[in-house]
Amino acid sequence: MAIRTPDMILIDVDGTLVDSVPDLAFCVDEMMKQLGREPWGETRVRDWVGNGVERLVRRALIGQLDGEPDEAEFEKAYPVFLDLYAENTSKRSVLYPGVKEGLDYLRAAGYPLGCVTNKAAQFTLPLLKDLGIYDYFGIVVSGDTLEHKKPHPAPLLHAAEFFKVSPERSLMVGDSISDVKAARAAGFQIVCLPYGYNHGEDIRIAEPDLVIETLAHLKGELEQAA
Ligand SMILES: O=C(O)COP(=O)(O)O
Ligand SMILES: [Mg+2]
Repeated sequence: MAIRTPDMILIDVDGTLVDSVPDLAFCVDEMMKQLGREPWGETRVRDWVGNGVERLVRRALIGQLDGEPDEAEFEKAYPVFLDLYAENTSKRSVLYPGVKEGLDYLRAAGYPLGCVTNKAAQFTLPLLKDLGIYDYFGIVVSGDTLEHKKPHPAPLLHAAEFFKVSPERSLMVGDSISDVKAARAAGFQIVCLPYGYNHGEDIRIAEPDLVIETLAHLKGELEQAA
């Protein structure tokens, strides 16, 4: 399936631009150890990423995606995680193959670019800066910038308003069901990368408009777009 030429493109962070799970898993496991509990390891933690760090900590405490931990345990654990992640935001995180090339193409082709993530701003900005991609984006909407985060459409609509581009002329690029739902609710087109974090499920199940192998593959699709 093809896409229509957009006037603006928003890109997700975790699982799309950045493989951030090595740092997130390190911090979850250190937190678990400090609480006197067993670490989970990267494979388990990978399926819990995508709804912000608070949700990640809650999931780690109960060892599953859905449900709530004991509130007192969460109150103890959360600040431990925040301190750890502040120290380990980008130590082990890397850009996925094709990201730099894709961003260079999109910038050179003149697309206004924004970043929309569920990661809290205190981590998003240092991560983007440390990995050398902060300057590509005209706006960064983090998980705590607005009242709502993805899958709510508000962060996408906020960025569209910032760029003065209508949602129908806008494209979201992401890796998870939250990106697809937010894009659909906002009236954006949605392209997904298959290598990211979608709670262990193939993103094709969510039926995005298009799945591309790497961000660099967006070039060919945009050049063919109507
Ligand atoms: O869950 C997070 O912290 C961020 O996830 P996202 O960048 O894929 O929105
Ligand atoms: Mg993501």
